[in-house]
Amino acid sequence: MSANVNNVAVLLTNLGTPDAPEPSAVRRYLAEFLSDPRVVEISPKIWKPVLYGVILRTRPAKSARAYREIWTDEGSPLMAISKRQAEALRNRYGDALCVGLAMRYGDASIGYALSKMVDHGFNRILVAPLYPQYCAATTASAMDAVAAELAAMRSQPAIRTLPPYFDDPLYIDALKASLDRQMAALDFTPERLLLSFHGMPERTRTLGDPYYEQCRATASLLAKKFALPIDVAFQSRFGRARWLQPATEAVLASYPAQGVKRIAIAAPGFSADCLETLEELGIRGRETFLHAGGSHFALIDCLNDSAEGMAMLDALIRRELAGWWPPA
Ligand SMILES: C=CC1=C(C)c2cc3[nH]c(cc4nc(cc5[nH]c(cc1n2)c(C)c5CCC(=O)O)C(CCC(=O)O)=C4C)c(C)c3C=C
Ligand SMILES: [Fe+2]
Ligand SMILES: [Fe+2]
Repeated sequence: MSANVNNVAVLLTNLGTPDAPEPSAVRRYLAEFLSDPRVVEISPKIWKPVLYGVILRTRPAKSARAYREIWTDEGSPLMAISKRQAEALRNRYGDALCVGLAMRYGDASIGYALSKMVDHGFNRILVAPLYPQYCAATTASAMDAVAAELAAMRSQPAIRTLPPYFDDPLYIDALKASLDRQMAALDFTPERLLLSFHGMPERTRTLGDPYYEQCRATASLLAKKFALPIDVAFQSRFGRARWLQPATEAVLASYPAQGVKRIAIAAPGFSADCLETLEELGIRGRETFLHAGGSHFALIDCLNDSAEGMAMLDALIRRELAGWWPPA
């Protein structure tokens, strides 16, 4: 890493993932993730005993088994794909623009990456949380980590942030192109496209988080571009509270009885395939649908480091860097 002529850098961020598919590594990761007050909005006095006394005793072993199902030679898919995304941008920009990658939880922390950039002389930094839809549990949490690092600096860099891009034509068109390409390659014709977004507690929406409306807006904009009927559902429920409805699992289980036997499912809220897409949808979701009487099920890849996905990220970054980069 060495500062370019304008001292401009881009820091891609995503959620983070365990460093091994083992209960001890998953426990470390979950302890950090689930201690974030942006993720679990329950008073620490009540939550900490539940987290340490119940959840961190049982969930790591179960989640580690799920991670093992999807682990690759390059490690966790989320980390491997995120690294490929950063590398693809580096290949585009060469020495002209520095691209870093950081994770909110686990290895490669946001604070460390930011402090290294500043140490190397970068003083204009675009932070790009790769969440198309804003959610306080993800986007705001990433920015909290940025703010915490800045709070410890005497000489701070100028910071820009990538706004949510849920309705951006660049994103909608990239999704459309990726869906068209992948659906054309299937050996069956889906009767329905299910868009599954990560859920969050319903209460968070009532309190003003715009996530639900942004997911719905993405789906409506996409639906206008397809003749195929599109449904929306929310996955990955955690805890006992009511989460956004309808639940992906329930929708999958209900399709065959409605005569919908051939489906494609996509997860446009995830920039990179991960446990929630590959295991929850691709393995468990598939089983749910087929056991209910479905005949054909296809999981569509996330944008990942596809040509469509990288062209979109490049265009978003260039737009947000206007006036900073490229140098006049
Ligand atoms: C894409 C947006 C995401 C939102 C919104 C989100 C909210 C949210 N998540 C949890 C709890 C868990 N999520 C877990 C995994 C996970 N979540 C996202 C993204 C969003 N989460 C991703 C990309 C991943 C996958 C990470 C990977 O390693 O591949 C997990 C951990 C896995 C498990 O044990 O099931 C938990 C727990 C809450 C509570 C929440 C909203 C408040
Ligand atoms: Fe999550
Ligand atoms: Fe999950």
